[in-house]
Amino acid sequence: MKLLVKNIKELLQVRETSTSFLSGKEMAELPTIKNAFLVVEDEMISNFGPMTDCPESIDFDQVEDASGKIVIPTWCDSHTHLVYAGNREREFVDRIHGLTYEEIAKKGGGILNSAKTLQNTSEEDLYQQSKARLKAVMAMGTGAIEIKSGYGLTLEAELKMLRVIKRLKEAFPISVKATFLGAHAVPKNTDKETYVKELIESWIPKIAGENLAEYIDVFCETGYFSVEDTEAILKAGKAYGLKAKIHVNQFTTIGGVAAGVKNDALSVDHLELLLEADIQVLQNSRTMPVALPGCSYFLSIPYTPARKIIDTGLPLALATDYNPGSAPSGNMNFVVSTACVKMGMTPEEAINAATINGAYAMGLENQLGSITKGKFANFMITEPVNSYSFLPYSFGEDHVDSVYIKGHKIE
Ligand SMILES: N=CN[C@@H](CCC(=O)O)C(=O)O
Ligand SMILES: [Zn+2]
Repeated sequence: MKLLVKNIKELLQVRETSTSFLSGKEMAELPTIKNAFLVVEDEMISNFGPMTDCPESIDFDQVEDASGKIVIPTWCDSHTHLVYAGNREREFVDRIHGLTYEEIAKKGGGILNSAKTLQNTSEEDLYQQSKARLKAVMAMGTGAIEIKSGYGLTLEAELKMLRVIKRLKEAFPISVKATFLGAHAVPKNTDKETYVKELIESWIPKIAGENLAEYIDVFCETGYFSVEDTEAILKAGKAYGLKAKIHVNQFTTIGGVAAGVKNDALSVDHLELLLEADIQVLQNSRTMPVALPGCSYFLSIPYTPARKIIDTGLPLALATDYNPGSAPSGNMNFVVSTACVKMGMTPEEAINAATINGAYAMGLENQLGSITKGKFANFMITEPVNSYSFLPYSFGEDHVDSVYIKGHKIE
């Protein structure tokens, strides 16, 4: 199948050669071509350039006219908990009445509440609920997604979640990466040391053995898992080929960033709090800091200090954290906009963070995240807009007209 998209008002994130990720000042540059064309052959980007070099339409099976519209690589959402059962709007109302996220969790709400619901939900029902969410985020421009387990908290329920992620991966054309997050919370009436031992000795070998995850995650946080627990779990995961992507510095700074970097984490995520020492360990590492502004927005907690991160020369990725407790939205357009409005990122930085850097944060930088020959043809065409800055400017709206995954328009 040969597809030509022509008369594109502006083609964004055009990179001749593939870059792994962008750091510091590089993030301010978003290469584009005005009045451009894009060619897709057999699921891949095979050519692009200015309209003056556009090939003849007659040579193509399908031709799209993108006059007045912008073309962007699809969003790469590198941190989600999209597979979950039910919702937690009661806790949302409790927070409005004054309870904190931590207080709700202490009362048995929070992650344990979602785990209870998920344990009592059939695999088929969980799949249907998750499938609807995945379809919805794809329609908003997400073309690659990482999904975590961690609402099971029994081996059986964790396996159920991971099998649902596997089914989504098989049923949908977008790239889906699975992360095992058994260490999301300590289950009720369980001693933490016993639980961590079980994760290490039994669950990790089983999950890796069945090829149900590529990454391993730990909620490294006061009241959840310590740095010592985190390191032990990451080392066990590594022995089974699971690379680390971890939750750190959401509410307290206990040394999770250093633990992640020390254990070659692909990403350290949240970072609503960030110490000078954390910035220092991230320098000269290959670990991607990931900000989750939807969570800061929803829980009214600090935003990840993006300016500090970028201005010290580090890279930054943006993701949704889509989950029922702290970020019940998988809308990457909102995330990009909020990063501009609340974190002082420029549209160029935010788009880079949500495309190429997001792709890196899930090991997809060679396949996705930029308009580069040989990458998958995952892109979205906007509605007619004046400029790409209009996208984050018009917060709460998305101006995605159509989404193409591997060159095919999704319905
Ligand atoms: N912080 C840990 N996990 C999720 C929220 C979990 C929940 O509240 O259900 C997060 O990334 O924010
Ligand atoms: Zn999360």
